Amino acid sequence: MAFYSRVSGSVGMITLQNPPVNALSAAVRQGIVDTMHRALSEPEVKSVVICGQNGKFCGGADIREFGATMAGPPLVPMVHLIEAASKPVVAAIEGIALGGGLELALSCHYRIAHSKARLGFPEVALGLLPGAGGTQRLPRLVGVPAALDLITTGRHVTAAEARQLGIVDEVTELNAVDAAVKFAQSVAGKSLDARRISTYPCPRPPDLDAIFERAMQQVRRSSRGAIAPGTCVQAVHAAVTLPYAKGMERERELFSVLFNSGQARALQYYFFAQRAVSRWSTANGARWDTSKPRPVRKAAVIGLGTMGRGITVSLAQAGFTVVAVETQEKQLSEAKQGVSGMLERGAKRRGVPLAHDKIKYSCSVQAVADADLVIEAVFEDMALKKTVFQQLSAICKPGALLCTNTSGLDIDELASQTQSPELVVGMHFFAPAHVMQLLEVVYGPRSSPEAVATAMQVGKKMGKVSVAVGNCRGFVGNRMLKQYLEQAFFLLEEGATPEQVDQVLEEFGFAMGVFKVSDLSGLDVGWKVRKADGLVSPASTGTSARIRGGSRYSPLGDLLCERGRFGQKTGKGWYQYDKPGGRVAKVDPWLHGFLEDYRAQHGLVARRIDHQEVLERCLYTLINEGFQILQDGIAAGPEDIDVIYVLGYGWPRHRGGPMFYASQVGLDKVVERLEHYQQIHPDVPGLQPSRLLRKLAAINNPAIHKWREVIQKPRSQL
Ligand SMILES: C[C@H](O)[C@H](C)C(=O)SCCNC(=O)CCNC(=O)[C@H](O)C(C)(C)COP(=O)([O-])OP(=O)([O-])OC[C@H]1O[C@@H](n2cnc3c(N)ncnc32)[C@H](O)[C@@H]1OP(=O)([O-])[O-]
Repeated sequence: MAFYSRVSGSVGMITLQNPPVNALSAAVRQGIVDTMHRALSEPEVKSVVICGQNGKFCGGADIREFGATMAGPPLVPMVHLIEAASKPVVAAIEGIALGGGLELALSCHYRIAHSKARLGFPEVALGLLPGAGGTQRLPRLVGVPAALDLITTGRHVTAAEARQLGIVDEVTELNAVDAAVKFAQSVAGKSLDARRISTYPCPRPPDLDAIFERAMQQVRRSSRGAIAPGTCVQAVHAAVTLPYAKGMERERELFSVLFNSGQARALQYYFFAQRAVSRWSTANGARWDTSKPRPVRKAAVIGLGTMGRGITVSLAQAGFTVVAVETQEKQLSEAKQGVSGMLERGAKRRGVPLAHDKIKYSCSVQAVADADLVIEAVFEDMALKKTVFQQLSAICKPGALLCTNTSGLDIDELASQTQSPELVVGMHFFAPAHVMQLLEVVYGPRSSPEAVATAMQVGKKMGKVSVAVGNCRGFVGNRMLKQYLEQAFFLLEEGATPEQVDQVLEEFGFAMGVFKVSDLSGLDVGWKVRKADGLVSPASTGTSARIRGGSRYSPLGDLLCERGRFGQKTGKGWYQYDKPGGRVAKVDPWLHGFLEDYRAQHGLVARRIDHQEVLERCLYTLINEGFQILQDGIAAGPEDIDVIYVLGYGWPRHRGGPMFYASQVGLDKVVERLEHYQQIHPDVPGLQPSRLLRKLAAINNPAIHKWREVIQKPRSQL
């Protein structure tokens, strides 16, 4: 709702009240309309101030209402009521003015912002566009290029930049509401003709067509199939080419196209999914709201390779005191240089103070004795990690958390090397660790709720989106990836090429296809894991070469590694690069020849494989493993898996995530297609639909937010 009061005798104060971000729910909109009419009707009131409760102006339309039938007064007439007002209306912007919140402010005649406020049009991140006049008013106020930038990127601007752009009239370090009241008194009775933005002519810079052409090219390059950015460009174009009223009609048309699109539903699902994962729970009943984290001031990192350095930087930037340990002198000095460089670049990019003084380097593990939390990031070898955990258990102070950055080894096996297995959890960062937002917090059967809560909180403080997952081979992300990779290899055996498979996945929305990603991360990484799992064998011909444990296996990746083709780092992998470390993938005729020889050797006949088969086999097996993970209780809900895949594996956000995508495709369709391929490939267990998937498909594809009810049923009933 919106609360009305009178201040300083002549100023009507309208306060939005809808915690936590004063979103424009039906009740708030009704409140604004009612209180505006009251302020305009009271003769003593000479001017009006609109502000938000709790130091936040407004977070925009209430996204929770998007799924429901529209109630209450619509937004557009509400902003028109304010702009047309006969008394000056001043927006007092504290905290945030985003989306519909900024549109509300732009309908006011003046805007006063606190210096710490952030303003912006993030609708594009929800698959939408500013639908209450933002695409028509902003270009009139700040010009076309700036409006295109803010609306197509959705980025938040500081109050200082908003002042510079002309969005706000004043920025104050003091209380913005008090400043707005004083300002409102100072403009009472003044003409408002020049303050109604919708009446402004829209600037037409000479190179207008070039500006829009560039903007459209830019969004096509960066949107990877998302439709909202391009539609935003069209809406701003209407502001330049049409009179305001016609432009508003065009904005409304384009808005409803987006609002009813699957992409908007996927992005809004993802908005809430990324917030839901912070309300974590574990398979043995520990929960976010009943588990108290331990205080962590001093952290330590053991092993300063690529991951260790990134983790050290991220901890220091988050304000932790860090002890960084590398037992080899030479590697230690190289690591120091690497970390300093990353800190300097980070400080410059984010305009924050350098955190050099936060880090102490040492060659001795002893140096971590008084750390509250230690993250082991040594070479991905179980024997080596066990030794480190034995050392840490002997050295560290009682109660210190011992964490490992392993990307898939058994957490509980490492915990058994210590005296306090309840204090052992996995903190699986993603490369580069100081950039990637995702953190898998992996709990073992003996990890205590406090240990999980502490790791989750440290992750949040590092600016990570932390997802709590159970201990199993590959955890969630890599376990599902195994199925995806396996199908990609099988498709090559059956006639596809790496570039064909990658093109299908990139058209789906992945930044890079599976084979380009494999070349980037290095084929030898997977090879080492397959060796550790006993999958790599010398036999190169005959059936045994392509069977492991009774199931189909493709040695293609192993054979490339045996030839030293590790990808970008060796200049050759699934593609060729101009030199070792090259980044631009080029189709490699050698690999086509190698695949033909391989098929001939194994009596395989290449066949034409279409787009649909590539997509279904790669994505549906990954999704199926996701259901198996939910069934096993390794992830608590579909949101956990979707956030992991969007933030850690490049799943296109406008597709919501693998589990949301499955709910859009239809679970019965996913089951039917998996069974179709399983009939053709009975020796591929990953094509066997999981019980949970079958169960949900059988009960008419319940909406994704209903899956947890089914998942939480006792396993025997699944
Ligand atoms: C016509 C018009 O043009 C169109 C159509 C629109 O206007 S479309 C809407 C455009 N507006 C947006 O895109 C802004 C979206 N929100 C944010 O970017 C951030 O929330 C934030 C404002 C920068 C605060 O970040 P935070 O980190 O401090 O807290 P939080 O954890 O994120 O959020 C705290 C709690 O508030 C909830 N919440 C935040 N914004 C919300 C919103 N607009 N509607 C409903 N709930 C919202 C959120 O789910 C969480 O709930 P819970 O999990 O606690 O139950």
